[in-house]
Amino acid sequence: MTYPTQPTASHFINGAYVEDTSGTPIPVIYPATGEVIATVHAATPEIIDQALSCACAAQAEWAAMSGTERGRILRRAADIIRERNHELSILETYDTGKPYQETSVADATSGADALEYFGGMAATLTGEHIQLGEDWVYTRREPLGVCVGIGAWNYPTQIACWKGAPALACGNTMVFKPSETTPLCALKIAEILHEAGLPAGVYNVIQGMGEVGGALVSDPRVDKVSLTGSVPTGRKVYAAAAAGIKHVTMELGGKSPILVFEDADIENAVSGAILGNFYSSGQVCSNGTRVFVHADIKEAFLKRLSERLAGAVIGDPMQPETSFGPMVSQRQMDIVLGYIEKGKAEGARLVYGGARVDHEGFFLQPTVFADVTDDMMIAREEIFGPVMAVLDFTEEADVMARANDTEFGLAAGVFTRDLSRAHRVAAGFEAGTCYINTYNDAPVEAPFGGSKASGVGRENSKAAIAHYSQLKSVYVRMGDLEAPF
Ligand SMILES: NC(=O)c1ccc[n+]([C@@H]2O[C@H](COP(=O)([O-])OP(=O)(O)OC[C@H]3O[C@@H](n4cnc5c(N)ncnc54)[C@H](O)[C@@H]3O)[C@@H](O)[C@H]2O)c1
Ligand SMILES: O=CCc1c[nH]cn1
Repeated sequence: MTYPTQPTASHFINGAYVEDTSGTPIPVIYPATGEVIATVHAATPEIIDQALSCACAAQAEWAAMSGTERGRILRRAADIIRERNHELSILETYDTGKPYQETSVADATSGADALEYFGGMAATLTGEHIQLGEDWVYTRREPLGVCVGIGAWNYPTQIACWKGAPALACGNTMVFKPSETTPLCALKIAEILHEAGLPAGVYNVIQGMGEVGGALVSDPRVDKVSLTGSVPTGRKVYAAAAAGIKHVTMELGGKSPILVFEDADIENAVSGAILGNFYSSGQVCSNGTRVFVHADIKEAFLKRLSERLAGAVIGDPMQPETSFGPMVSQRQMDIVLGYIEKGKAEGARLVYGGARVDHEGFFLQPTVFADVTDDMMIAREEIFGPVMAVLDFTEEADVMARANDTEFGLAAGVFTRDLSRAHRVAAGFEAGTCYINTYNDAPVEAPFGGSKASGVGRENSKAAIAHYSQLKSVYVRMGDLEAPF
């Protein structure tokens, strides 16, 4: 079968596709079949230099445009993305294996939301006036300069837009490096931005593995680095950025808790646990993979969860009825299978799934372990796959301490009908993104990001502006200036 997925070229630089086949070939594999559907080439040092030079050259003129003009271009790109949602969603499905049922509502649309939101905000970015007697200070909100975005493979379109939209709204330029596992979608975003009127060089995409990311992060022309990736990569990128005193946003991994109290609506709690463990086949950073269920309702919860999981439609991601797709790669599938074996060996009770699906491609069953204890590896490490660990509890104070006993702090959720308890628990969570009687919503209007090892900074919302701009204070004296001598 021939797939309509081979991009015009590997990179998009200075408003045009650019190829350099001397870079290492990167095969793009469709996770549902294991077939190679495209090949791109990693950026060579010359390509990296070209992308950064163009981003540098374009920045001053882009920043000099009014916010209204910049915003209009971003909003036009959002409109084009929405018009092309179908084809962009198909491409996202080819890139990641996620079912079209998901990609058609959660990926290009989420990217369009970001471009629309920050496009609308661009004209509102102002400083302030601070009166000091008859003297005064005013502040200017200025761009940082050249930003580097580095993406993970689970949300290639969304990540390209969540980083690009606020960066560009603030007057920065960007060089974006998608994950080598899902290199296709970001190229389309660059193409659409330019079709919408973006000046050449403002948003560039180059391909490559960690070395290309590393070269971008340590380049002195770069002012800001925004990474979405794992904690180990985050440590390296943060350290390299620190050496150059660069601004950072770190959107990293998690092992988030969901607490289900005895008074919870079980149907809603099961929905939350499904959304927080099996959406995108479990490959969502904020997933609530430690589900603490009150001992009084644990068996009822597990029974209903198993019944609901039996309704998952696993198979061809392009079919509209498919609700559960493959893992992104053979490698990720093998990592997750390793954790499933570890869970069995550690003595957790396998309640559902636990094996590969008999299908071509990288399919795993949605998997649930019960009777998991805090010390088990499946309760401590980020698996990044469809493996839910159910743990028991009886006391609120005890479960809060256990929920927070992790290096991660990305997200956390609570299901209860007692609203005082819900807000007390949310306040006590050591996590950046918390949910009450829901899970994994990520609207552009709300700040998204982690605390502790899960990250630095916030994406989306007004909060992102602070991470893509800097304030300059200008002191103004109205009268004569006295000096001691
Ligand atoms: N917090 C969030 O918003 C968020 C969102 C999605 C995914 N994630 C996390 O991402 C991880 C899964 O994605 P992944 O496997 O692609 O992550 P990863 O850390 O392996 O790679 C992320 C990106 O970093 C690049 N990279 C690797 N080494 C680098 C280096 N030394 N310097 C610069 N760049 C380098 C990779 O090429 C890739 O583009 C999970 O931990 C998940 O939780 C977090
Ligand atoms: O993968 C992390 C980002 C995210 C969370 N929900 C939707 N996208």
